[in-house]
Amino acid sequence: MKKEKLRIAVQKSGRLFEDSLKILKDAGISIDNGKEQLKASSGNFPLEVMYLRNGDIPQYLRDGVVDVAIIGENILVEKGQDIIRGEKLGFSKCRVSLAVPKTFKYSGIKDLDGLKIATSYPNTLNNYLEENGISAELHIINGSVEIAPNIGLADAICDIVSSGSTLFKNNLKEVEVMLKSEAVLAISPEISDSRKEILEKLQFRLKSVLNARTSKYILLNAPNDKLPEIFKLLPGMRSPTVLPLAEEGWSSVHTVINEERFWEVIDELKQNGAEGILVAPIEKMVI
Ligand SMILES: Nc1ncnc2c1ncn2[C@@H]1O[C@H](COP(=O)(O)OP(=O)(O)OP(=O)(O)O)[C@@H](O)[C@H]1O
Ligand SMILES: O=P(O)(O)OC[C@H]1O[C@H](OP(=O)(O)OP(=O)(O)O)[C@H](O)[C@@H]1O
Ligand SMILES: [Mg+2]
Repeated sequence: MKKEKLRIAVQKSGRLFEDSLKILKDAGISIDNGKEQLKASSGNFPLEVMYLRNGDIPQYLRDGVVDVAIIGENILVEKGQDIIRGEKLGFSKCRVSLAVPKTFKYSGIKDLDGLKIATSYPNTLNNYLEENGISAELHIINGSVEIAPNIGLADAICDIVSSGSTLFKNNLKEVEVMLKSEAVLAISPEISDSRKEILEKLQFRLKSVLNARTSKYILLNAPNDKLPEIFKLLPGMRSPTVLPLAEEGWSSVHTVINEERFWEVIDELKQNGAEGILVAPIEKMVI
């Protein structure tokens, strides 16, 4: 009998492509062929990769042609409300926002009532406008949305914003954040039970990678009488490991900490006598 494989859709080219393959690679899954082939298999995990357009992926998931996908959350909100949302994957972070020309005296969403708005996200925008009791005329375009106000096509736009530099270059300002998005694992409602088992293995691996990416292994030296204060600042996986140093009255403390938390407590650690602080990356973290 042919061994069953989980079919995963990955964006063929574009902003999600590299990070999607990287997270699979970090999860120990090697993919044999280049993307020229549109379909590739893993040699060490029961996975078949299909390279598709991001915007087409919700339909493939809905039809059960693929079991799972790595896709921008914004696309699921726009055209995949029936698709199951899995783990957030921590990359391709952006927002879907409303923007108006810099010269527009914007005081609130009511100012958009009756105006023309250009967008590639008509469903998301319509829902947002409806929730806010606004009616506007939508111009649906697939790309270069930010140019619309400058060529007289629209009064405002609704599109993806990340650094804001595209808005800036087009003399626009962001006035409302409609949703925040990042790459997510999306799961077909049609997935079979046997493929679900493979999916669970994939999710376990992805979680280990994601935990490791946001955590750091830290080592520091501290005088023994300061250890209780230092432990309070360091919520480790269970509790810190403490080893005596050759120098009497001093210990080496090892623990795992969320990177953001580390930067928050670094000054306090030093004030409490911590010295020789080392921060090391973690490759995988199973919890
Ligand atoms: N400037 C950005 N910064 C961060 N993430 C972004 C940015 N632009 C888009 N994204 C995210 O990456 C996803 C893919 O964007 P990209 O522009 O590569 O493809 P696309 O043109 O929307 O789709 P398709 O694959 O159908 O051509 C978007 O759905 C969004 O989630
Ligand atoms: O705030 P910024 O960092 O400038 O990013 C926002 C821009 O990035 C995306 O376009 P992309 O470059 O993906 O081009 P596309 O429209 O061809 O997909 C998006 O549609 C915005 O235009
Ligand atoms: Mg784009």
